[in-house]
Amino acid sequence: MQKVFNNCYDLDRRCYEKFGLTEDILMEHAAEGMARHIRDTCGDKEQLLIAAGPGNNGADGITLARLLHGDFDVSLYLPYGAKSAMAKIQLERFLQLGAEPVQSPPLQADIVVDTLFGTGFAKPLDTKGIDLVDSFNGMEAYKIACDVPTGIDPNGNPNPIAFHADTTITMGALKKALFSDHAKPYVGRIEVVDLGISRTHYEHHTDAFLLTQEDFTPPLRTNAASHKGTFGHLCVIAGKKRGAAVLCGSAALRFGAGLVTLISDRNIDNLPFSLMQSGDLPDTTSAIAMGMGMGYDYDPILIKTSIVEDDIPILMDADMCYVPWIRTLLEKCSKTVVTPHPKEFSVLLKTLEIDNVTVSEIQRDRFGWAKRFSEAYPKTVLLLKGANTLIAHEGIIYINPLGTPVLSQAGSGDILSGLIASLMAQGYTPLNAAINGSLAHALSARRYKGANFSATAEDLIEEIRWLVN
Ligand SMILES: NC(=O)C1=CN([C@@H]2O[C@H](COP(=O)(O)OP(=O)(O)OC[C@H]3O[C@@H](n4cnc5c(N)ncnc54)[C@H](OP(=O)(O)O)[C@@H]3O)[C@@H](O)[C@H]2O)[C@@H](O)CC1
Ligand SMILES: Nc1ncnc2c1ncn2[C@@H]1O[C@H](COP(=O)(O)OP(=O)(O)O)[C@@H](O)[C@H]1O
Repeated sequence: MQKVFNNCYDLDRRCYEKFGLTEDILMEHAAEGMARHIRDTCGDKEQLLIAAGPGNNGADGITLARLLHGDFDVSLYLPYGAKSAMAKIQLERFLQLGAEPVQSPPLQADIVVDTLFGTGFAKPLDTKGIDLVDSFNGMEAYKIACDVPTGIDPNGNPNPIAFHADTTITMGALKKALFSDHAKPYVGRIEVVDLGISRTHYEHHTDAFLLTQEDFTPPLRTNAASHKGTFGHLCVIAGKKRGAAVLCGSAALRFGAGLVTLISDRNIDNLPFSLMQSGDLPDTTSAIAMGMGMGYDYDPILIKTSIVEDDIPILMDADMCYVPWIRTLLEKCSKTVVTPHPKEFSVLLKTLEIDNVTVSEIQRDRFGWAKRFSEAYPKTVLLLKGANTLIAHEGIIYINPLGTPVLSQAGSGDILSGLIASLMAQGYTPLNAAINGSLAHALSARRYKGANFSATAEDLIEEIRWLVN
């Protein structure tokens, strides 16, 4: 898990005050980090275009130009001049090499480094900025963004145009803006550069964490004297669209639940042999999944009562966001996970009378809305689906950036529900179940070997069998 921050201004200030470092030292390390990356990944003497803005993001770029001048064919372009104090100092140093910024950017380069605007990007790009970013995006070059790609605002929302980086080298620590859904197509690979002290010292407390593959702890069986009951009994409520419950149950079995039963008031034909069915909740139920394909008018009154009385761990997805009685379950049960996609989340916020917001308002501030929900319902774990999935609990947000477009197909959400509910049935805490279920979901998509448009829900369930860490 890595820490993620709104921005690094406070952390920089702490460096000056607590560790006696200067802005100059931090900037030298920022540029040295980019130079190291370029020396390690690109050949000598390649044509390097550095577009530097007027502030300290631009100052990083001017510093980089000084570091690489002589080893690379460097064109430093300053479309807005150098305005911040550090940008002026760095430009003076660059000029001392006998070098000059170029008056216009070359039409082609091997490497383009975007140091136009970083965390200080505060107003819409002007025509000059739009044309420049557009021309950089059109170049066949290796593209590096310094700190944050130009055009991505502090909430991670792109201007009508933003720099498309292959790699974003970000300074000091990770920023939330890099992990919005809207920013995902622009940031490319993300690397963090230390600024004169290790991240352990640079980083302070935060409310957001990035999940990595190393955080994955699958339910490996270590008890040789186990039996099926050792690994829990998941019940999936099957409503109108029974296929959704079948996918959920199949994924849950594949991820280690000892028993999985579909609960339905009617007989379900052609169930896979490994899934059981029942009209009532068995006494051995250790977790429940409901909402996927359920329908909005389903009211399992008896089941609801048992869930509340026995405080059974429960995962709620999809149609559960539309039913008013979700509120009772969220308020009365102590182990709940809710897994909406943005449209369902907008409905859920309304159903729970938290707020009335559109999907696009949610997508523009996913961190803010996830945090608001988790503060209103501190017992519940929220998993907000998306290109970068957010998991929120007690105001802390965990980001899973590992999902891919392989997952963009019907049934993928049902599988996610099955994975999380399976772990809840096996005794994981709701938070650990959400984190590990979400990682398993993304990792199975990454393992899939076919073309990225071709995976079916069944293919993804097959991949789960290989998920050992
Ligand atoms: N502090 C340190 O020690 C370290 C700092 N570091 C680096 O500093 C970066 C932050 O620097 P920063 O705060 O100067 O902000 P930055 O991103 O350069 O933008 C501000 C400038 O852009 C301008 N401007 C903004 N939007 C605009 C637009 N649309 N169109 C036109 N102009 C626009 C704005 O103009 P103004 O609004 O003032 O008129 C101002 O001139 C950070 O991302 C990292 O790279 C690292 O080296 C680590 C150490
Ligand atoms: N481009 C993508 N990148 C990462 N994850 C994705 C992408 N597209 C879809 N997903 C994931 O796939 C799942 C889709 O869930 P959902 O929309 O509920 O599907 P369904 O209801 O059809 O099963 C979510 O977990 C979402 O995060």
